[in-house]
Amino acid sequence: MARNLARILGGCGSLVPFMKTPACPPRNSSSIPPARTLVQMLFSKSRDFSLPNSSWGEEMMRLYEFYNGQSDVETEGEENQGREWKRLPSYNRSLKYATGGVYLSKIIQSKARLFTRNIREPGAAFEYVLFINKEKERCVCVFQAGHLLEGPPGHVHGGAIATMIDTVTGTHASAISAPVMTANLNIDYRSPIPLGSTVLIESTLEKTEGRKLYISCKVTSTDGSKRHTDATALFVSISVAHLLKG
Ligand SMILES: CCCCCCCCCCCCCCCC(=O)SCCNC(=O)CCNC(=O)[C@H](O)C(C)(C)COP(=O)(O)OP(=O)(O)OC[C@H]1O[C@@H](n2cnc3c(N)ncnc32)[C@H](O)[C@@H]1OP(=O)(O)O
Repeated sequence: MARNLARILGGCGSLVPFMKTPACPPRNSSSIPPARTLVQMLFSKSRDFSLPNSSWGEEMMRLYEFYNGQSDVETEGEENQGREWKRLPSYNRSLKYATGGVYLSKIIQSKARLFTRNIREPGAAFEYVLFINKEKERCVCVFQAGHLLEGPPGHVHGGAIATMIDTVTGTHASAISAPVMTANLNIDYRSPIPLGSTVLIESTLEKTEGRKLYISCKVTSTDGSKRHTDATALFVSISVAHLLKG
C-alpha cells in the first residue's frame, strides 16, 4: 500500500490537490515534500497520549492496568474480545480523530493542538486515560493532575477540573455521536483535589433526545471515599459545516 501511494504521489495523484499546490508542480519544487517523505509522514505512528509514560505515579499505573486488563485490545481482524471496556486513544490534533488516527493533520501542518495535550513535559499538567464500556453508557477516566494546574495553593484549579469534565463527557458524547459541541455544563465543586493526586472521573449517559445528549459526571478519590465534583453536561450533535461557519 505504501509503495502504491508513493507511486501515486510521485505522479501528482489525488492527495496533491488537497495540499493546495498546483496540479502538477515541478519535481524539484520546494513547496511539496518528496514522495518518500510524504509516505513516511503518512505511515509514521502518531503518539497516543493515553499510554503510560514515566511521569505516571503508582496509583495512575495501578488503575490504568486495572481497566486496561478488562479492555479489548485492538488487533487486526479481531475487534471484539468480549471484555467490558475499551481504551480510547488520545492524540494532540483533532484531525487525527477525524481520520481514525491517521494522518491527515500531518499533511495540513496546522499549529492547532488539543488544549489538554499540548504541554511537552510529561506529568506537568493533564495526564489521563479514558475507557468506555461496551454499551457506550459509561466512561471512566483516570486523571493525574500535574503541578502546572495549581489554583488554590496545593490544589487543582477549578478551570482545570472543568476542562477535564468537559473532555471526559465530550469524548463520551463524541464516541456516541461525533461531532458534538458542549451546549451546557454545570459543576458543583464539593471538595478540593490535591495537586499531584490521581482521581477518577466517571461519566454516565443519562438520555438522548434527538440531537441532544445529556451526560452526568462525578470526580472522586480513587477509592471512592471522597466526592470532589459533580457535573451535568448537554452536548448537541452538529454538522461539520457548523464548525466551518465559525
Ligand atoms: C471514538 C472516540 C472519538 C473520540 C473523539 C474525541 C475528540 C477529542 C476529545 C476532546 C473532547 C473535548 C470536548 C470539548 C467540547 C467543547 O469544548 S465545545 C466548545 C464549547 N462549546 C461551544 O463553543 C458551543 C457554542 N454553541 C453552539 O455552537 C451552538 O449553540 C450549539 C451548541 C451547537 C447548538 O446550536 P444549534 O446546532 O444551532 O442547535 P439549536 O437548534 O440552537 O439547539 C438544538 C437543541 O439544543 C437545545 N440547546 C442548545 N443550547 C442549549 C443550552 N445552552 N441549554 C439547553 N438547551 C440548549 C435547544 O433548545 C434545542 O433543543 P430542541 O429544540 O431540539 O429540543
